[in-house]
Amino acid sequence: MNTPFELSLIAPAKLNLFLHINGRRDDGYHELETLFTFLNYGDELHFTLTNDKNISISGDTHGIALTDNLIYKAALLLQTQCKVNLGAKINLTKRLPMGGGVGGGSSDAASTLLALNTLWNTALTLDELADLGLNLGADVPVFIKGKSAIAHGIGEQLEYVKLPQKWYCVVFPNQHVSTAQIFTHPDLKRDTPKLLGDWQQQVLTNDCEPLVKKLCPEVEKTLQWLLKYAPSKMTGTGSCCFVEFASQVQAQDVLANLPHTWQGFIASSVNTSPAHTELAAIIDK
Ligand SMILES: C[C@@](CO)(OP(=O)(O)O)[C@H](O)COP(=O)(O)OP(=O)(O)OC[C@H]1O[C@@H](n2ccc(N)nc2=O)[C@H](O)[C@@H]1O
Ligand SMILES: Nc1ncnc2c1ncn2[C@@H]1O[C@H](COP(=O)(O)OP(=O)(O)O)[C@@H](O)[C@H]1O
Repeated sequence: MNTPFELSLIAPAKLNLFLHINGRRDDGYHELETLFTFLNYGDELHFTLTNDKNISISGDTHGIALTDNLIYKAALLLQTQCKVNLGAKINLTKRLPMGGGVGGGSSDAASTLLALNTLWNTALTLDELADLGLNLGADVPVFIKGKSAIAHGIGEQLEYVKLPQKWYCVVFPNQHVSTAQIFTHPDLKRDTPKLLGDWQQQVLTNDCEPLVKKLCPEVEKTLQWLLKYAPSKMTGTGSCCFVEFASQVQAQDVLANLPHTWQGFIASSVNTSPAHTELAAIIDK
């Protein structure tokens, strides 16, 4: 492969198909068991190489200051770690709701590390990139590794699983939920025992859901509304809720009836992150 001068990469959404909290560590982080699937829907990032060390972001930055943006933090981390003398112009098309539990910020950070590792020719392995990404967020490693998985630890120890392809209708009830607020709340359930035996034979829930429903009535309403179509669940620490179907038309039908106060999208799940599929196609050229 000739090192490209520019490239585009999706930053896909994730869903937590279940999320158990097993305990709290001394540093405040929580021990989790959670099943991650990737969706073929997400933000779009375009990277152009520059010969100075400047890192800039244009597009849908939604008022996030440059130095707070996880895209910038990821780029700076790789640049510093690998002593890179190049820079990048990065354009963001934001499709994923922020604070929605679909991992947009973490996915943007992961796709930035994956793309710049190629453009800057830093040649870190996925393990090295995942270790680096963990400094930016507990969810970043799963996006770097790019395979559906049950995550253990704080979300960084990954047990890969193959999941059947499904269609999802994901609804954002127009309320942002802060992950930190949920994880510091005294009422959060933190004592679910670790999974024993075959997880596919068990009833699996999201331990954050009861608390978020209490704090955020719109999430409760969304889950209730979705129940008309299929069993509804919340992803991560919310606020997005989803229903699962075997076919696209069923998911499309829910979206078509969505109340105007909420936003939604449909997408199919994939066992390999679409960022990895896109990157492999670029590298193979
Ligand atoms: C809960 C999950 C489930 O996938 O997703 P989201 O709902 O945020 O998308 C993630 O673990 C979120 O990962 P991420 O958003 O990268 O978390 P971080 O930036 O590292 O941490 C945000 C906040 O959550 C807390 N946190 C995060 C992960 C974890 N296992 N235990 C925690 O207590 C941290 O202490 C911090 O206050
Ligand atoms: N590129 C980015 N995209 C989204 N959020 C970002 C980004 N950079 C920083 N953030 C911050 O991270 C917070 C959590 O974002 P996000 O990952 O979308 O939520 P969640 O973890 O609930 O899926 C946002 O509220 C925002 O302040």
